[in-house]
Amino acid sequence: MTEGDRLWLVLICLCVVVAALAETGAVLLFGQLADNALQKGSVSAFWGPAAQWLGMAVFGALVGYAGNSAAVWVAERFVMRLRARVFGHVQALPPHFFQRHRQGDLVERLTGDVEAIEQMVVSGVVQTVSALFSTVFFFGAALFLRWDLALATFVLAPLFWLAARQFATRIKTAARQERVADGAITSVVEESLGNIVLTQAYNRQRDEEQRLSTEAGAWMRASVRGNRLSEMYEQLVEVMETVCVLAIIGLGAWEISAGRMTLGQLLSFAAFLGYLFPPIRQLGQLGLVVTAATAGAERLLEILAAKPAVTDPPGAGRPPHGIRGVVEFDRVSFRYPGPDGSSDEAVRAPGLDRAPGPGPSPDRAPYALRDVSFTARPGELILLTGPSGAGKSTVSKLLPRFYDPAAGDIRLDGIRLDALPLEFLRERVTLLPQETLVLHGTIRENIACGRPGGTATDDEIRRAARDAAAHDFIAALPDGYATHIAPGTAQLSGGQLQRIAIARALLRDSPVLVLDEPTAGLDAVAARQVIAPLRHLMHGRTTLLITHDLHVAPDADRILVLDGGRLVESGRHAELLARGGTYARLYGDGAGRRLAVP
Ligand SMILES: Nc1ncnc2c1ncn2[C@@H]1O[C@H](COP(=O)(O)OP(=O)(O)OP(=O)(O)O)[C@@H](O)[C@H]1O
Repeated sequence: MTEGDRLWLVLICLCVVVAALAETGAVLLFGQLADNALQKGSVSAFWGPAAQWLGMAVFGALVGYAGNSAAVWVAERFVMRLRARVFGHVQALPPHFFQRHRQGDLVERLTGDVEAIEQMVVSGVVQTVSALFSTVFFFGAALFLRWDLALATFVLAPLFWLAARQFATRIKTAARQERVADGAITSVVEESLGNIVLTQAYNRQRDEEQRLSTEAGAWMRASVRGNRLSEMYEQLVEVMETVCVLAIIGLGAWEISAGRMTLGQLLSFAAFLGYLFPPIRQLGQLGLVVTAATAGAERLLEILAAKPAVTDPPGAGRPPHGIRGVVEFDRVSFRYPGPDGSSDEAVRAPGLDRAPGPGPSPDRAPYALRDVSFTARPGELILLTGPSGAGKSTVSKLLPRFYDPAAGDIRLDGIRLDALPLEFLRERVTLLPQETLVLHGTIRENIACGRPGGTATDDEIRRAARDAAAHDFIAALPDGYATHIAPGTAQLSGGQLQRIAIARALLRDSPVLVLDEPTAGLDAVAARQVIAPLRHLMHGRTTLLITHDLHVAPDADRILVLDGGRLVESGRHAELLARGGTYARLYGDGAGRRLAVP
């Protein structure tokens, strides 16, 4: 909370206090009016207190309006910042976090759960302060009028608190279940829409409906339970209020008959009670709103508790100029964080676990890389291949520092990656990931985002698209570079999207390039269309090409073969073929020969 926020809160409290005081004054005037004008039947005695009452009411209304408006503004701003903070945190979380959390549930946490908190903050802050002061003032005024009657009434007050307490835990459980079910429903809908082709092709419509209906059933049960509990609480409070009012009227009637109280006093007193109940009820209900919001807050806190796998080095000095792009893997071992999200400390804090010891450990994920060492120099094309699950993509995740190795070092121009500012490193290492990443926007924007800060000119964008062999098909589109594309867009083929991604990478102009299966899922012709511009992209850079498609292998300066996380072979194409090992087997298995058809 900033200094400015605190000032605003003080101002809001001041407004709320003044508004509550004005209301208290108005009720006291009501008693005077009843005794002087109503009981005596005097119209002339009416105008004075009536004008004062009206003045007080208008003043209270204006101050109350100002206070409430300011409070809503402060509260909404708080919620906006909260959402931005959680969203910002999510952006820095490692890839496995997103694989282990259903996307729909994360969406729900950032929307529905934030909304629950919003309700609490917006109504909570103003209402609590207002209810608190109103209770104090009204009770003070009631004490002033008749302290004995006021105390008699307040003996019953703890009953309200007791009732709220009784209900809070159960309502919280129901609220949490509802929030979880909300997340599950969003997930099912999102997954189902994303897989619509699979659903229709395999006639899975009914299974999908069943999945939704199961989650919707859980949501309905939780929602009905929550609402039933709230309603029960409301009704109970109403009955308790009636008991209080009846008790006061009974006591009042007795006091008036004994001549110890005027009718005006009794009316004022009853009015105070009428005014007193809503804030007391609000205070009780606030507990319930807070309870519901806590369920949302806990879910947000779960996200905030997830730690980024890597952080910027503390006090990193000025990054060096002119990175050439020498990449060194020095006895690198790595394993992904365990299934419960519990991370190898070494994964978070690089350099702690210097002893490799990559032996199997029953409660941790197996090592995805073990003792891998190699060096790649500028101008070199290094091809990384191996059977599925060998650890190839893992290498591509370590270079831009999505994770740090558990043991060993990765260096860029001799500097450990964890000693370089993250943003600086990622500007120097361009990753073309396995899945083609498309942003919601025009083709121009999709290419332009390759350049940090989006500073690319139209000419540069076109040149990059030309070099990526994408210009011709883009120009042929009715809207050309202004064509809107989005994730899952059907307008462009896989190969065309891949070439847009290559244009984006070209624009980045970084010394190190990591290409993860750039031709996956493409036929030989489309693959060639992608590879040709890639050669252009590779020129003069350090290029790590991860692929099963071995038809570029003869051009590679070196081929690294991974198997079971270990580097089992390294050398040129002809050398490795002659050796007759894993590489020769992979090449002979057909991938290389099939795709090498000229
Ligand atoms: N997020 C993850 N969490 C846990 N284990 C993972 C994760 N990603 C990959 N792995 C495991 O790490 C090992 C290496 O995976 P990697 O994706 O690097 O293999 P790959 O050689 O690229 O395979 P492919 O050729 O099939 O893409 C595999 O055993 C895989 O199951």
